Amino acid sequence: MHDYDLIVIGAGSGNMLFTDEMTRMRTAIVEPDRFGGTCLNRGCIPSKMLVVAADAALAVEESARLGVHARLERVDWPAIRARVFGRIDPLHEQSVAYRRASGVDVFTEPARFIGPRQIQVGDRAITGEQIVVASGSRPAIPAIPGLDGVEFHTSDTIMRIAEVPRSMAVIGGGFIAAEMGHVFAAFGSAVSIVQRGPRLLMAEDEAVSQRFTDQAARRFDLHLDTVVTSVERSATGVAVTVTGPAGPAVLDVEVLLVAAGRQPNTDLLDATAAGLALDAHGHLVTDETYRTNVAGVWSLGDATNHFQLKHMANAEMRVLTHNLIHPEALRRLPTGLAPHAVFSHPQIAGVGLTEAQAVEQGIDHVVAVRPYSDTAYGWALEDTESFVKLVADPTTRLLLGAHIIGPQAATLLQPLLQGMMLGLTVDQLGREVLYVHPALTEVVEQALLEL
Ligand SMILES: Cc1cc2nc3c(=O)[nH]c(=O)nc-3n(C[C@H](O)[C@H](O)[C@H](O)COP(=O)(O)OP(=O)(O)OC[C@H]3O[C@@H](n4cnc5c(N)ncnc54)[C@H](O)[C@@H]3O)c2cc1C
Ligand SMILES: NC(=O)c1ccc[n+]([C@@H]2O[C@H](COP(=O)([O-])OP(=O)(O)OC[C@H]3O[C@@H](n4cnc5c(N)ncnc54)[C@H](O)[C@@H]3O)[C@@H](O)[C@H]2O)c1
Repeated sequence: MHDYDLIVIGAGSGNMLFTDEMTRMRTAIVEPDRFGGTCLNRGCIPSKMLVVAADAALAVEESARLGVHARLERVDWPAIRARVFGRIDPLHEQSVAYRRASGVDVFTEPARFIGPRQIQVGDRAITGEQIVVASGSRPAIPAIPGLDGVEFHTSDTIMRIAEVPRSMAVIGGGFIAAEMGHVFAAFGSAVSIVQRGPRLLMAEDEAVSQRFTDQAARRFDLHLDTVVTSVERSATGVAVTVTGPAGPAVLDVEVLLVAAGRQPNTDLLDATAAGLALDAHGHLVTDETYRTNVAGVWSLGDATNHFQLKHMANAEMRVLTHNLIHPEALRRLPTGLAPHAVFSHPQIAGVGLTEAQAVEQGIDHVVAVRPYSDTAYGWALEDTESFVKLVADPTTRLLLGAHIIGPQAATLLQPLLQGMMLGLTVDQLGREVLYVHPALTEVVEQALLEL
């Protein structure tokens, strides 16, 4: 007899697994940190709350092109920070109290496996009929000489910083560099970004990545094809020595932000003690129903997938909730499509194949690119740089990929994503659907009609 019917390790997306159907089950959740996990406490939510404030600050500067002349008077960082975390921080205690009240045992020390369905939590060894590993991921820290001797930030800490620094260097050119670079530049920091590749956001369609990089070069001190060779303390804060096409250089900044990807927390779990299979990056290997190779052990979210996106973790959580209670009728996620959005300035959103991937994979395809400036709302915005790019199969007329850079990109992606997930052709999406005039969605309609 196991101690519990269900043990969940990690109270990020894992905390949402419990349903009314489980009230008769003996359940426990293990979370040594704050309930809500990365997304709520140090990820999606605080970062987007900051991005909205940054967008507002930038809009003041950018409104001159519309004939509105305004000046940014002051950015009240303590007030912005208090607004964000004043809303988020109380939720931890409330969530713990709610779980306990609903009959779930809450353990507040880290879990580690000591057997296939057995974990050690503090001085207790407990067993579960079923165990879900939802232990997420943490910032990966690259091996850079001197890094352990200086004070540096990751996304875990940068959003709670005491004041907006005069200068900041970011190592990495991905999601976090794009979003946090935007936030701190909008609030007045001089931001340098050091990216080892030739463009920022290299995983995007090349045209999107290039356009973003061109725009970023006007806001940031951009170091492309550049590596950080060492860091050391300086009178300013941190001296970051880099080597790039122009030779070596030193960026002397107040604050260093390391944003070089994330690694799953499975190494802290002693997953091998349970016999759990890990892939080369340390993600737990599961099948499409989120079963691991060990009977009764499941996994979801950043611990197991490479998407590292909250809506994917949420979707997996919904499937897994069903599978835990209905082992006789296991569900899978309905599609392999994983949309994403980067909430920078400009915004980016994408799903499916890039043009380069279609070429590499030898997939017959057609491409349409439509600038925002071809639409009435694009005129209103005085936009000259944003666009929608679609990749489609010329035979089936189905969309293979959609890539957008510009205002409201994440929202504009949604009708395309819906079409892809529901198996609609570009003709159905473009010709059989009405688009409100003169909304920005007309750029989506026009791109579809071009295919
Ligand atoms: C700055 C930032 C911004 C982001 N913005 C977005 C966004 O806009 N949109 C989006 O889709 N995604 C975004 N993400 C990604 C998103 O936050 C993650 O994909 C998501 O939080 C993953 O959820 P999870 O439940 O798998 O893991 P987590 O939310 O990380 O939860 C895992 C939990 O497990 C706990 N844990 C770890 N080890 C143990 C252990 N040994 N025992 C018990 N518990 C343990 C952790 O303390 C944590 O609370 C962002 C991430 C970051 C860092
Ligand atoms: N809007 C969103 O959905 C959102 C926002 C922020 C973060 N996230 C999630 O969090 C993850 C982490 O974000 P991120 O920006 O840290 O990672 P990322 O994977 O987006 O980008 C990592 C960057 O670090 C660089 N890099 C990797 N190793 C390096 C090294 N050793 N030295 C120098 N540079 C190195 C890479 O070239 C890349 O530019 C993202 O992959 C994403 O899944 C999502």
